[in-house]
Amino acid sequence: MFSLNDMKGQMPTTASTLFSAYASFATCMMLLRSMAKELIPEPFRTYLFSAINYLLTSFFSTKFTLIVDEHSGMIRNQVYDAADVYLRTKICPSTERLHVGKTPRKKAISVAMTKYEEVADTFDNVKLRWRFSSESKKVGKKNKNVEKRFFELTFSKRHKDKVLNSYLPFVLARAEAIKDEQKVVKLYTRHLWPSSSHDDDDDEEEGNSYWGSVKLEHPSTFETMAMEPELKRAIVEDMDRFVRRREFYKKVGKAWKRGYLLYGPPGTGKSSLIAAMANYLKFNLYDLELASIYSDSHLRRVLLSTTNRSILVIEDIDCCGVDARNRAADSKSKSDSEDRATLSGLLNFIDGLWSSCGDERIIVFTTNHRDLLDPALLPPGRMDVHIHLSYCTASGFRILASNYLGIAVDNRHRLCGEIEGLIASTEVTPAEVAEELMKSDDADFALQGLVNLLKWKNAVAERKKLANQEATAQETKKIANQEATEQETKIIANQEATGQEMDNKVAEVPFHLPELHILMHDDGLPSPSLCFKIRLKPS
Ligand SMILES: Nc1ncnc2c1ncn2[C@@H]1O[C@H](COP(=O)(O)OP(=O)(O)OP(=O)(O)O)[C@@H](O)[C@H]1O
Repeated sequence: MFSLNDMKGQMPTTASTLFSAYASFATCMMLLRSMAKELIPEPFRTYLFSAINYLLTSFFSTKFTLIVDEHSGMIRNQVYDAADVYLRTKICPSTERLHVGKTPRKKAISVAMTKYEEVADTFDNVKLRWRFSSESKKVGKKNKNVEKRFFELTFSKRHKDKVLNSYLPFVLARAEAIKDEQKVVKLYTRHLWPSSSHDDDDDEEEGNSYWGSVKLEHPSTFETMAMEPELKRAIVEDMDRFVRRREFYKKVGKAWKRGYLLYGPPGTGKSSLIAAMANYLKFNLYDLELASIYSDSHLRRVLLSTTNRSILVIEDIDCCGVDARNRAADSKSKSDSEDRATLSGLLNFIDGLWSSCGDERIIVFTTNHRDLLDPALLPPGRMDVHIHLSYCTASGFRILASNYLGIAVDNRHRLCGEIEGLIASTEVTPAEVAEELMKSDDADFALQGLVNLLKWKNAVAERKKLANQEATAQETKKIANQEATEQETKIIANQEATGQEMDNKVAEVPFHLPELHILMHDDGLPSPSLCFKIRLKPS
């Protein structure tokens, strides 16, 4: 047992021993250091010291740090995105600096962590510390500065398994739930650097352009869509089946994606239906203009930088700059495919890489002319569902009348019957009907305007039909006349040819033949059958 008195006696001795031990250790280290400096070449020495440093710190440290990069290769890192969403809810009053922002279309002010800012969290009695950081590095031939953003997650070494197996999955799930709660659907489009709109922290970088996002504020829903109720129901059921079939897709070894081809005349609601789908599923929209993509590899990079649970939209596929008809030419002309994105590049991507590296993806193509598309686009597996959006029907009108004028189906306006009758025989798009209904809040006035429009359209269509009929009749007459003229010309040509032939058939009649008779008609003309030349040959 120790007593304080014992210690009192020993203290100076222990302190001096410790001091002399430290002094000799320090001298040794200095000696070793100067020897190393003399004997070991510089690059090797730096490597050696950093290795020793690493061994000492990892041996004595009780902390463990995970680095969560923004990108995993070329794809966005889901853990990073989840942490970004999750940590916004964890920012505490002690935080000293924050990024705040608001764009005109955003309702609320958004906050985000600034560089080197830290956020503390606790999970199942494990204390964790998140730190946001970034470093810039130069890439490409032009040495462009690219900002590499990442989170550092630090915690006690002994909780490594718990953090990896329980905490991070919890963060991922929580972020999904937060996103669903916030119900913000975003519309992403390609922006060129530099862009003033690059203030949204969800923007994603990609080469000389990036996906810039705004909140999708398209009010279209399945309730507001003027479509046949059966068609609506079929689309909603198809999407519901798709999103709940994660396990099914895994089981059958198919990529979890679905393709929709929307086709129909302009103004029939193709874009509105896409917005309704995004609002229903709460999926972000990526609006891709293929004409802005300069090669297949660029297309691949752009598509890889889209996220899961999203809808990729390519509108007017028949006239968007890709060769939608001539697939064979794609492979033949390499220089072509280097200059711009090709249809085959897009299809290969849908079938291959993009399918296998993304989950819950929907791709929507729209076209006004389905017949102009390469048949390769159409088989199931590529475009699973073809949706025809056509002219307004009576049931479509009822939905629009309810949306725009508040006319309930069971409390019909006196003009509704007439309108429905006219609509059945008129090619009028929902867009045209909607525009007419928007002209006034007064139902009488707006519906009368629609009646007038439908009557006018009918009259124009009737006139066009008559003009067409007339044109067809004239064309038929012209063709008949042409045929008759051709026939006549042919007959004359034939007759001439026959005359020529006869010309050549010289009848050599002996001059002395007394039996030669020339048949005469009543009119005194010789019979045409005898109209050949008679050359009299002296016998
Ligand atoms: N089926 C519909 N239901 C409700 N509103 C519609 C419908 N179709 C068109 N509209 C209205 O008309 C406007 C234009 O329609 P939209 O852009 O969706 O048509 P589109 O078929 O995509 O046309 P385009 O081929 O020219 O892109 C919409 O903003 C919407 O107000």
